[in-house]
Amino acid sequence: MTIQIYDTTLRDGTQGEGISLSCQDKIRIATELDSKLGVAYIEAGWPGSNPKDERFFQRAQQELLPHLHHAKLVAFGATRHKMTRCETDPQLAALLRAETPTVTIVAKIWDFQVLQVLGTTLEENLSMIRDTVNYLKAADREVMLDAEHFFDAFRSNPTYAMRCLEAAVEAGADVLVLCDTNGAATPWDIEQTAAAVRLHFASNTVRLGIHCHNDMELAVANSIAAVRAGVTLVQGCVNGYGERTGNANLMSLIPILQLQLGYKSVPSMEHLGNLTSVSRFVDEVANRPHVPWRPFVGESAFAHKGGLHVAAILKDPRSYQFIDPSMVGNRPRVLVSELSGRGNIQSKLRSLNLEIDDKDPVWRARISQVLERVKSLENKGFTFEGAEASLAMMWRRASPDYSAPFELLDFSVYTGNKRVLFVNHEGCFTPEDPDDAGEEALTKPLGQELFGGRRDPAEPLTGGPLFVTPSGPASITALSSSHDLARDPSVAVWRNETHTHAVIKVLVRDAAPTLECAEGNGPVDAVNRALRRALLRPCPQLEYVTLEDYKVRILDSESATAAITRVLVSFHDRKRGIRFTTVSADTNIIVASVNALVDGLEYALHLDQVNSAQVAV
Ligand SMILES: CC(=O)SCCNC(=O)CCNC(=O)[C@H](O)C(C)(C)COP(=O)(O)OP(=O)(O)OC[C@H]1O[C@@H](n2cnc3c(N)ncnc32)[C@H](O)[C@@H]1OP(=O)(O)O
Ligand SMILES: CC(C)C(=O)C(=O)O
Repeated sequence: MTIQIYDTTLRDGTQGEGISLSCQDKIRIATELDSKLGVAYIEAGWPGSNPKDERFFQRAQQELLPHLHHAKLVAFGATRHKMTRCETDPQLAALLRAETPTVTIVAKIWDFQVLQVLGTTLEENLSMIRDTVNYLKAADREVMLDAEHFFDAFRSNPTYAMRCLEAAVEAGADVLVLCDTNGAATPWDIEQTAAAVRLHFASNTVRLGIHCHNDMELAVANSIAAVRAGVTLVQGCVNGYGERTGNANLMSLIPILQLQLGYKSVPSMEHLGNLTSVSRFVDEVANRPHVPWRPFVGESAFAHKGGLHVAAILKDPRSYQFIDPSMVGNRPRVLVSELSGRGNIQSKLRSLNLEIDDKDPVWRARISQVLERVKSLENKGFTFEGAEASLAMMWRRASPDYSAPFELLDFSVYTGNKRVLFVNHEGCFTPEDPDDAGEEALTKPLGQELFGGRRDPAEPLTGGPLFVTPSGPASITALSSSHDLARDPSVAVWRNETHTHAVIKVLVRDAAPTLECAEGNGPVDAVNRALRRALLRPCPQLEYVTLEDYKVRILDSESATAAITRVLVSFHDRKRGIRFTTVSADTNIIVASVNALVDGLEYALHLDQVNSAQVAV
């Protein structure tokens, strides 16, 4: 049996906080929903609401409608305004101008809302429903009635709630959508009430739909309960976007219906296999962060961490996976941490394309050794979950035949602060006291920075550290005698400048240890530059390896400055097109950073020895 999927990401989804889609975004998402997922309906906006939605439906005539293979495009609106006629209602005019095959109108059903919010009589509301459905049917549209607050309405006044639905059916509505607008119903309420409605209209061809909100985190369960009661159309949004806490998440509903309950929710298994990519595509277009723990489509949905779990899935994935992740386009992952067993290490190293022979006692001992080290380092603040490159290096270094491509024997970092006087026209600076400017400058040769740097004397001086200039002592004397340089910002300002340099001693392969130094905009940058100076000639491939992210976390905040700092460094190997992360932890943030940096560079060099095309990091 088919359950029609009605996607309202582009309408109710955009009522979610922080979600705003351009006209082009909507066209891209609608195209994806149709071609990749094959949903039955795409509700794309409220043309009477704003110029963007009106323009979208105009553009859709050429850019979308002719290319839709599975979905019908839907324009959304409301019943006519109270005490008016449909023919003069600008909202309804806009709905028809949208020229979609299907229109959906929201109607008030809850007696209290009709009286308090709409501010009209119960009879006038029935006329509004009847007139509007009639009007849209006369214009040859498929008409769906969104029965707002239906479950609260049915609890409050079941007779009136049913009369609203009857008015719509009498006027020719094709689908009645029962809405749990406030998200206050439980699956039991929903199933019972939907079953009562189904029974009431048993002799009619009208179809029933469901629209649930997630205020009690029950939107998916409630939608399924409605399906159990005979509803054949389910509304929802990609990734559960929507007003307040969102709508029923189609990324869960579609596979539950298809894989667990035996309904047909998408046209083919190939469409189901696009679920994960559609979810991520929509997050990307909507500029929302990916939520890893989303069922079915999240990065963590099939991530296995506990040692017992991993040992079991290595024997048979069904032991801790309720479906095959590839059915929804996702993949299983194994995480390494202090909760690991030998299976985690083995499986992760294999995914990193490292050779493992788990039958050989020597290799088995090495796996145990790495496992113990992981546990001991996690106890000291490391986390290996996201830092596969550090794990790989631990494994490589544990091998008796491993020889490191380089070794950082020693490093020192100096960070200082100097006071510099900046002028905004040709002039000169003094290190400490403006009154000394003339004397200091006079003792320096032309072109030399007063604090030791060099500069072309012909270059105009427009700010920056002071240099002895061709106009030389005369102007210096003039400036220093006529201005209080330190206090007159129109001429000069004092600034504190931080400067950092690193000196390293490094052993590269069989060569003798060398000293290298570099300046950087911070200690880690300076060590990184010095290391690259030493390594680039013997290992030119490092030119393509760049630092991409640097995350620092203080682990024991109560110890203040003596706390352990965990550092995660992410690298991008542009030549291989892969990214990888390393980890370290220490009470000294620079030591932790340098260790993570060394792991990363060494890992990049190690990739030469394995088939990096298969390295999944
Ligand atoms: C449950 C849902 O999610 S329904 C969809 C909600 N989505 C949105 O509201 C987004 C788009 N909305 C909008 O752009 C605007 O609210 C508009 C254009 C629809 C209306 O804007 P305005 O004319 O300024 O009215 P405003 O939003 O302040 O008030 C709503 C009006 O609609 C009336 N109304 C509310 N529901 C209905 C209905 N189902 N049928 C007819 N009229 C209705 C209200 O009574 C009120 O009219 P009143 O002020 O004469 O009493
Ligand atoms: C208009 C309807 C479908 C709605 O968004 C709701 O009731 O929450």
